[in-house]
Amino acid sequence: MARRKRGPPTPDPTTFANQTAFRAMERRFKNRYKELDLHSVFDAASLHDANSHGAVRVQLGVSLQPELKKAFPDIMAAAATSTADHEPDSPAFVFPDFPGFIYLPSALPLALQRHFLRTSLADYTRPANPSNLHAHWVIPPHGLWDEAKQHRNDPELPLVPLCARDADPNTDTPPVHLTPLPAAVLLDRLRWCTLGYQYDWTTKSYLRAQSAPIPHDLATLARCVAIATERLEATETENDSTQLGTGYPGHAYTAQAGVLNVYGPRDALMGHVDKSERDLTPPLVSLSLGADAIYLQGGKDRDVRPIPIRVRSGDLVVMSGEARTAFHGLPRTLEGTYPPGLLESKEDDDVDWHMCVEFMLRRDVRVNLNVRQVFAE
Ligand SMILES: O=C(O)CCC(=O)C(=O)O
Ligand SMILES: [Fe+2]
Repeated sequence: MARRKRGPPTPDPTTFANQTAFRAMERRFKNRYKELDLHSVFDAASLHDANSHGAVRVQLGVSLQPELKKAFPDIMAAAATSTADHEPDSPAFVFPDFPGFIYLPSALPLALQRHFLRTSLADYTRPANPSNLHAHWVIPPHGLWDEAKQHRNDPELPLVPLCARDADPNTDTPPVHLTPLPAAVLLDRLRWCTLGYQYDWTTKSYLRAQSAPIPHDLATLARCVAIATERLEATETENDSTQLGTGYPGHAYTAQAGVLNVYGPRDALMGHVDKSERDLTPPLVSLSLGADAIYLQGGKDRDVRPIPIRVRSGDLVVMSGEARTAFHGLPRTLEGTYPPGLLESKEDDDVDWHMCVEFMLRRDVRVNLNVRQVFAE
């Protein structure tokens, strides 16, 4: 888990003489006063010498697409008939200087991306899963999404004003009615939700006793990815000195905790390490949806110069081995970059999907789902 920081960068008048390589790159991509230079950014859709960062193209030990077809037969059947979709198994990449880090661009077809977008927003945001909004707002028991849906279906319904919580939860003072807001407006301020085992910020550990079950579809996806990345084969170079693949038995992978992150155009997640999970042998699996972003994969400390990667909707990142405790962050979301066809679907009577499209069009967001196994089984 990582502390989340949002908002636009503030110009800093100092020289930054002693800044670390990670911080320097973060600052470079956060800077909105200079034109964004994507030249050195690893971009699977446009690879050239200047941006390759020593990437090695690899083949998955077990093909991902058949695993996804077994796990999500109906959705994948729809994907196969969609003209806007990708062909099976795009290449995956590893980076010899960053062992254990695996990048799978274009891994999920649009139909599965749509499924996870819809499910994330409509289901994972339900009240049992804490969010950044729960700390400050009184959320109705049925959740903000359903509250907004009821109102969307019947605009004549009186708005239930949502109220800011009292600043001090230890007093008996009722919530202060400072800024009553309709649910749809508050939903636009959603920044993260935590799933499964909850994290205690004070002790920096997971609470075994406090867990909502991790959503089944998300756990299934993570297991498919764990199975596909357990072993990898280099397709271009002989690379037998480095262990390729996570080395973790994919069939044993049990998703136990996760985070749904929602980034608006000006949101960033600063460099951090996720190492609170009790067992760090299972890989961490992370899915990008919606807008593109610059993802920085760093090393064991901030002095290691990170690789900037343009992550797109449907891409997967896997962190295992040394990369499981490596610095990473997202200094920049790229506006206006939804893939063509993402928000198009024939599900005319699916209100949740329509709300999802409206949400995505209103905010221009990137959604990230990441999954961890916390304890050894
Ligand atoms: O948004 C992402 O791609 C990664 C998010 C992340 O690193 C985290 O939630 O710990
Ligand atoms: Fe993280």
